[in-house]
Amino acid sequence: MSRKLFHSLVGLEEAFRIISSYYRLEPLGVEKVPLGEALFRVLAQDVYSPVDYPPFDRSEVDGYAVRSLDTSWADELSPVKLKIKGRVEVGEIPSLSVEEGEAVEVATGAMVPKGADAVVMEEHAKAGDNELTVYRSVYPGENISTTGSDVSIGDLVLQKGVVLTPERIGLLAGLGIREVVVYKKPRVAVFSTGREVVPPGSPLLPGQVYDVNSYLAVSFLNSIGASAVNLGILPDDERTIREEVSKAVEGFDLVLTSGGTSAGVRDVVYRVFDELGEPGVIIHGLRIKPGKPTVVAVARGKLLVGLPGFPLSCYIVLQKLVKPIIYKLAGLSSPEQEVVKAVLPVKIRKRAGFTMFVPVGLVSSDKGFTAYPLQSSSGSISSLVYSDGFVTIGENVELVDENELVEVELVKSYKPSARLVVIGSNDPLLYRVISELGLADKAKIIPVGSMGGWHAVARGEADIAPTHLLDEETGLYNTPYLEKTGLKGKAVIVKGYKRLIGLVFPKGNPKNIRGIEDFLRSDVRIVNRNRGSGVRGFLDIELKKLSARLGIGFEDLVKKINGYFYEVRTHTAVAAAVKHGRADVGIAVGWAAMMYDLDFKPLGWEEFDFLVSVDKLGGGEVARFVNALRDREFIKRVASEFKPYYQVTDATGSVVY
Ligand SMILES: Nc1nc2c(c(=O)[nH]1)N[C@H]1C(S)=C(S)[C@@H](COP(=O)(O)OP(=O)(O)OC[C@H]3O[C@@H](n4cnc5c(N)ncnc54)[C@H](O)[C@@H]3O)O[C@H]1N2
Ligand code: MOO
Repeated sequence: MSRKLFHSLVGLEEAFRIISSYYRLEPLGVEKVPLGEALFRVLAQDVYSPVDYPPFDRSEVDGYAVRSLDTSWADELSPVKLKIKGRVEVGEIPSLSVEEGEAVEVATGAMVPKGADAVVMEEHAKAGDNELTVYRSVYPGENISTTGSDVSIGDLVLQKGVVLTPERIGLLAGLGIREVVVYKKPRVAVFSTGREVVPPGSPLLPGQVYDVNSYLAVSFLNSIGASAVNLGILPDDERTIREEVSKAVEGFDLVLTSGGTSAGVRDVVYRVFDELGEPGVIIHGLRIKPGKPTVVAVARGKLLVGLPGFPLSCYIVLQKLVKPIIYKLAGLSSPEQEVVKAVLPVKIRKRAGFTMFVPVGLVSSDKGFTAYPLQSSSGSISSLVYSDGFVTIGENVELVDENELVEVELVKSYKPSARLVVIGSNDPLLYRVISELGLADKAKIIPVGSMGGWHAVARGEADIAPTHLLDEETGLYNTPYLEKTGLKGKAVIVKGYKRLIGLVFPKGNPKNIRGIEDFLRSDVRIVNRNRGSGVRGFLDIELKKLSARLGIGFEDLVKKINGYFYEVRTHTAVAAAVKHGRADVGIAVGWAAMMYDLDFKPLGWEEFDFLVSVDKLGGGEVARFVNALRDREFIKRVASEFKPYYQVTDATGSVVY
């Protein structure tokens, strides 16, 4: 088996040039569809109105059709009297005409009888026996929509290339159009590859992951106008892959696979694509990150794209490469990504030579937008949801500095008016409270860790920052940092609740770990948390006590701990590391142990609080949130779901200045 290396990576623009030199990026044909099935299809022909709209002179009100001249000078004091000649119902052709001194009663939507040029509203007249008293004059044309005044026969009403939205479909229906000619949807076959990839719903064995990409790709493609079908996971066997891909090439316009694109010897996508027909692989590798190991091939007149296996990489390639292709094939003009300018709160470094896309969460303040980079790797799936868009860092840029202005390409519609902006640590009870307050879809949550939340409050960008920072000097949670960060007076700590933290180890405690002192054992490997996290602070305090007791320096002590430098970023990552045997023990909150079905030995309570800037405390959703914490009945009820790992205290909801 030959090993394929990335020879020449190409930039995105170059990629489109190469693709269009082998494959016509044009609509794939047209078809006629009934109007009722035309939603979000792309119109392939200009539409000229076949009729006038309204189709006849139509009364806009309930009232009396008159000759406007007859009502001249009529007012409350000198009303005009007219003879009521009869009535016209909606849908009826009037047999009457209005002559001088006459009126005909009409309903809203009824045809206006000949002779009349205005309609007096019912409220401005009084009907007696065959006689109408008119208290207000009407001008010619008043309360009548004349034939074709909205749309005239022959008007160009919709141009080809537009998407048939509900509004456009309404217009077409009004013009009596029953069928429309639209571009054919690009038919896309989607496969995942990888022997470790299993479909959601099946049991997950060690080393396996659930298939994200085929679901992500199919739903993404269908949301942008393709007709994509999930053909499942291909086995890791070259012959089967060849057969399945070959079949798909016959039945679809485009074939997408994910995974198996990088340089590993077992990666066969490249070979299969290359041997399927001429010209075979035309691109192997993009100068973008994430998304580098993308393969593009043309065979038997069809286009094939091998997406990277990492979900975020896969998503970026869908956005940046596949979407513009689908647009062209679907008859749409190039996608216009909405862009906002935003300030970057932290610096980003990278190597030159490739374009980097950084997923960000956006918050708005009176100074404009700030784009918080989500700490995510190419394998992240949470960043798919938490990101509003991404910042593009150009090929030759190596540093974007703190507070620099960048452009954020929005990947979903951004709601600038989030009712509650939560930046900082994350916590399931907090999320339950937010949803109980009816803010599940109205709060903006950007999980960047406790310290990140403090920065966001200092910058005026977070309404509340969930935090659980332990101060080593005082042994207190959160409050000492008001002084340390210079936020005292500008922000307060609203006390939250306590979370039980403890040792997390496999069921039955096979290594018989009884406490932190066992971390020193040579047969024990631990998983640690990142610096700045509450649990890391907790462990270091305990280790300092231990080092004093044992008479060993702290630095020397931690060197003896197998795994001390193995850091993960979340409680659940600690539990996962233990669950999957990468560590024998770690420290995490109890519910993480529960979620992973691990044993748990409590060590203490950590305090999970909320940093709030003083000027936000008094009103809006922040006040509602704080009041909810103070509402004992409410908070106890919500917290009871998380028993015994959470504790609401007398201090919950109180403010520390
Ligand atoms: N020696 C090198 N190794 C890697 C390179 C490289 O240039 N040289 N590139 C890295 C980059 S960048 C990426 S991105 C990945 C992409 O690799 P593949 O496209 O071959 O993908 P896999 O190896 O099959 O999977 C990567 C990763 O993603 C998981 N995965 C795969 N499919 C799915 C799916 N459908 N749903 C969820 N997760 C999926 C898979 O289990 C792996 O963890 O290669 C680097 N390596
Ligand atoms: O370029 Mo790969 O796509 O990040 O992780």
